[in-house]
Amino acid sequence: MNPLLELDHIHLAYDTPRGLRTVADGLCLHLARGHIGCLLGASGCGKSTVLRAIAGFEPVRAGRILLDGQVLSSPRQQVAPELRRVGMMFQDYALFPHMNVAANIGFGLRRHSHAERAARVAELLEMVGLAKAGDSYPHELSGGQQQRVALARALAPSPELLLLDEPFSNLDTDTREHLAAEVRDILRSTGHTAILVTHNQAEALAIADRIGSLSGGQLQYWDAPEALRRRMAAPERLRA
Ligand SMILES: Nc1ncnc2c1ncn2[C@@H]1O[C@H](COP(=O)(O)OP(=O)(O)OP(=O)(O)O)[C@@H](O)[C@H]1O
Repeated sequence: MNPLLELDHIHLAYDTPRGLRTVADGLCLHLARGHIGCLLGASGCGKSTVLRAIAGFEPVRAGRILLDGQVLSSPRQQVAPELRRVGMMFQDYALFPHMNVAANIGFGLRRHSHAERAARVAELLEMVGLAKAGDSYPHELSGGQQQRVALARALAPSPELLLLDEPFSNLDTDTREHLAAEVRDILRSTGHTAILVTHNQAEALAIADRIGSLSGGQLQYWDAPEALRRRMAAPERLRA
């Protein structure tokens, strides 16, 4: 079966005053529809840059990014971010403070009729367990609740792929674990495909279908959690 997302030998780099800073160097990755992939790696290894390239905010200098077989990025072609059907959710929630929760969630649905938008917003509020919070403003909610609103807003336009960049890192440990499990259950039950960036290996093992570690511009592995657990349990000399 074809993967929903395919990174085919992508090369990503920034022009800096000190020359080209290469972040991805022939990076390959396949993610099946309905799967959750996790990118781990040291700070500065390029995890966010890879997500930004998938979302269309960074060009690829070589290679291709494909979604459902369609080329989104190549050196000759760059589909605009708003046409990619890719949603994003960040660690800082990025909610609009002057809009209530319902308006925040409905923001990406401006082309829908008023009735359609209201129905979709109600469905999403229910899905993230905030059915009564539509009239509240972001500052009236806890961090975990705000992040659930951010999830609902990212899912509102029914993206093919959801990108989550350290979405739980601003939360305390209890909320973080609870919300991570909740987000996993929501994504699984709705059949969404997602890529999550995290520093937290335990979180990756709890959420993901595939886990990879980015280092030196490439993925060091791209394994199912069980395979990664087995490898971690093996003596160091036997680890691939
Ligand atoms: N706009 C930019 N211009 C130049 N260099 C950049 C730019 N954005 C990021 N970088 C550099 O590219 C590298 C990868 O950054 P990126 O933010 O993708 O890493 P990361 O793995 O997501 O880090 P963290 O885990 O700390 O968020 C870093 O060395 C960073 O300094």
